[in-house]
Amino acid sequence: MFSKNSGHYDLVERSKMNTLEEALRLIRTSLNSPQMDVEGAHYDQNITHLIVVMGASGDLAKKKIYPTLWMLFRDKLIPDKTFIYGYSRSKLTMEQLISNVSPYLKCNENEKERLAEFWSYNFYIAGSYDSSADYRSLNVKLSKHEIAGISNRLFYLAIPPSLFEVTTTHIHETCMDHKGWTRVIIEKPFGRDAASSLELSDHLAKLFSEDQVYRIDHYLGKEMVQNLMTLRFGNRILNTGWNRDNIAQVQITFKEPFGTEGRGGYFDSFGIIRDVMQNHLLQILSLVAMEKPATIHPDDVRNEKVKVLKCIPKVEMSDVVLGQYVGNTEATEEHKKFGYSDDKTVPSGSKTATFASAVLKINNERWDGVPFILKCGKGMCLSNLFYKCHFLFYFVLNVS
Ligand SMILES: NC(=O)C1=CN([C@@H]2O[C@H](COP(=O)(O)OP(=O)(O)OC[C@H]3O[C@@H](n4cnc5c(N)ncnc54)[C@H](OP(=O)(O)O)[C@@H]3O)[C@@H](O)[C@H]2O)C=CC1
Ligand SMILES: O=C1O[C@H](COP(=O)(O)O)[C@@H](O)[C@H](O)[C@H]1O
Repeated sequence: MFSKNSGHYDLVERSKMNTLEEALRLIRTSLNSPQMDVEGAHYDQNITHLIVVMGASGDLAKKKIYPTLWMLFRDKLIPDKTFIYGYSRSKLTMEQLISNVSPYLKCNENEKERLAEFWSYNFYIAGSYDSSADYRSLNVKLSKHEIAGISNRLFYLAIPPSLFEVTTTHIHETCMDHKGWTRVIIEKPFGRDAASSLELSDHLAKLFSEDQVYRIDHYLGKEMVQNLMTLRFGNRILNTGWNRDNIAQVQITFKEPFGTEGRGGYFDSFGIIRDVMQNHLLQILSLVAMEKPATIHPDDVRNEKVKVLKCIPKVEMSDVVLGQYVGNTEATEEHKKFGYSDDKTVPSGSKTATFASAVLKINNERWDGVPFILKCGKGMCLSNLFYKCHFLFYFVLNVS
């Protein structure tokens, strides 16, 4: 998650992280540092913190959010009095939620007790995204954890983007009468196109201040992506040759060996370009191609990314290949036998692309004439995200 205040430990500090313990120590210190001492960023042990996972029955919740919350809890990186509420329409019991999430939780034998403790801070409520009454019930439950009506509340929108507006409207109307801060985490894609993205931003701006809204791209949290700036700007050999004179082409590739697996409700109306290429792959492209930012403050990094993105001309259809995965009847693994259209959550006859490849150009002095080839696909044979530069020598960095 990136806010204005998150550039607090610099590249030198990060390079000292030899052990996990050392890394955790630095994170704990930074959470209590004076730079974090602004509303909402401070790690306050005395206040009740309430995290609401909207879309708790879904793929993102089970694969990423609950496993991350567990690790934060395990490593004591969230305040002690933090309660987590899952919210979605499915009528799940806590046992069912735990069983959905468990395959994705990493837990050693000696952490079992701590895991049971983690679950004791978790609750689940079934409710609609558009029912005031359901949000009122949620608010009543949340309020019960507060002392003197004080809590900090974080709403994580792990739901299809088509529900962002209705959900935030209800959160704003019903769940913000407490004392303490409220934050909303919004997942990509932020709209379907420039117009709907602007509409969403305008909608959010009417309900929340910019400091309350966190737009997330989880690829920015991947270690190899985080290390890209150090790799480029801290390495004189790479840094001096990182340009059109030495690099023939750049490939950024995302391949997933599995398909949508019940996520058609979200995926089918967005497709692979909006799901992965427009956000994750473009973020990587910007980090690979941007000029060195003045500092590592998020605003400076963002400004450099924007500059490079502005140099990319409109992509022509003749530079794009689209496809949809089909089942392999001869596959030995059961899930590989099914194509995209066999997923019951996918509308029949769907033409949504699950594979896309596009060639982008960057019209600036550094990259003029170097093709940036972005490829992404679900239901592919290999699982990997990597970027390759055809350099003086050939090199591939694996991001996943
Ligand atoms: N899956 C992932 O790995 C990642 C996903 N994301 C983002 O997270 C968001 C959610 O993705 P993901 O969890 O994969 O999606 P899912 O398809 O799993 O949807 C999440 C939940 O939303 C509800 N839902 C789904 N479709 C509809 C619908 N048409 N109308 C109303 N409710 C619906 C369902 O819950 P219920 O029916 O119980 O209410 C579902 O469990 C997206 O914006 C995606 O871009 C971001 C990074 C990674
Ligand atoms: O944002 C998304 O990312 C996941 C892949 O994430 P990873 O960290 O497991 O590589 C992808 O499956 C999903 O479709 C997309 O919404």
